[in-house]
Amino acid sequence: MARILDGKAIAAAVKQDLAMEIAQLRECGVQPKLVVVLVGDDAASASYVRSKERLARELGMEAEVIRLAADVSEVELLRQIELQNADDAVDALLVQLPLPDHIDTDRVLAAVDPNKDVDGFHPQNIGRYAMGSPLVWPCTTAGILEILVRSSVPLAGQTAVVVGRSRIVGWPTAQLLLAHNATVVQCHSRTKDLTEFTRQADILVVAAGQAGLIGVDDVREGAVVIDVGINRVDGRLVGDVDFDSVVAKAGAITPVPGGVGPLTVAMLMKNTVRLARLRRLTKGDER
Ligand SMILES: Nc1nc2c(c(=O)[nH]1)N[C@@H](CN(C=O)c1ccc(C(=O)N[C@@H](CCC(=O)O)C(=O)O)cc1)CN2
Repeated sequence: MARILDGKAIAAAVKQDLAMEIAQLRECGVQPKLVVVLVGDDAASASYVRSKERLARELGMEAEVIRLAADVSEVELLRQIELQNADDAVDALLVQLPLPDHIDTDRVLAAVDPNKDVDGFHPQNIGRYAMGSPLVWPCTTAGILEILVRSSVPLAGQTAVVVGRSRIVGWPTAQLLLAHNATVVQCHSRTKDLTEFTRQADILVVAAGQAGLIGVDDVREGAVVIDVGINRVDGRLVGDVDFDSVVAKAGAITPVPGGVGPLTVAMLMKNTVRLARLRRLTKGDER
């Protein structure tokens, strides 16, 4: 039976460390500030943004949410981003995804000041993944690393298979695992015979957005399985991995809910603190 990697407990430990770090920063006169831009009224996005605002405040940071109507023009959205870029009090800025179809997501993400890009989605940051040293790794990717490291899962020399190549999770996670010396295979919706690859994985990260994509026959005995999927099936939240069967064969597995998800918000706070430190204390010397 697999060890259950408890994301809630790991996120709680991250938050505890951060609360101390933020208290120390405040003693030096630095109170990190996070700004989140939310466009439209998607219920899930609104709920994630509320968690971000609540946790930032709980940890002693400043947080502001800019709420824009679903039909806001791209020009107005870009103007709002420019205002935050220019505001010296703002350390960290993100635009909640997905955006409505009439807005060019790439243009919007490229408009965020790369030094305030707390999601790590700006092209300049993405370019830095290739060197293994972005200012910050995207929050979910950083959360996956936190789970692996805090659970003492070795990475160097391990075969890691990532299913999915999204900007938010799949692609940066493959880059991060490579930067930690894993042997990385990236699979996606056009991969032929997915099982042939997933069965080789010592570490299997699944971020495809397809409930039940990975079953017991797709997993090697003893593998570490990280399920990033969040799918609603018959009113229930499930991942991309068939947890009930895979738990009996894997060595370790993250549940959904309660696995990677809670780390996404915790790591956003960690990224915010890092950007605040870089901007205010090192004057960017570390960049
Ligand atoms: N700008 C961004 N947009 C989006 C990101 C992101 O990192 N930056 N990630 C996701 C949404 N997301 C945070 O924004 C997020 C997703 C899931 C969770 C989470 O805690 N999930 C829980 C279940 C919660 C539920 O009941 O729905 C879990 O898995 O246990 C937090 C944040 C897309 N957009």
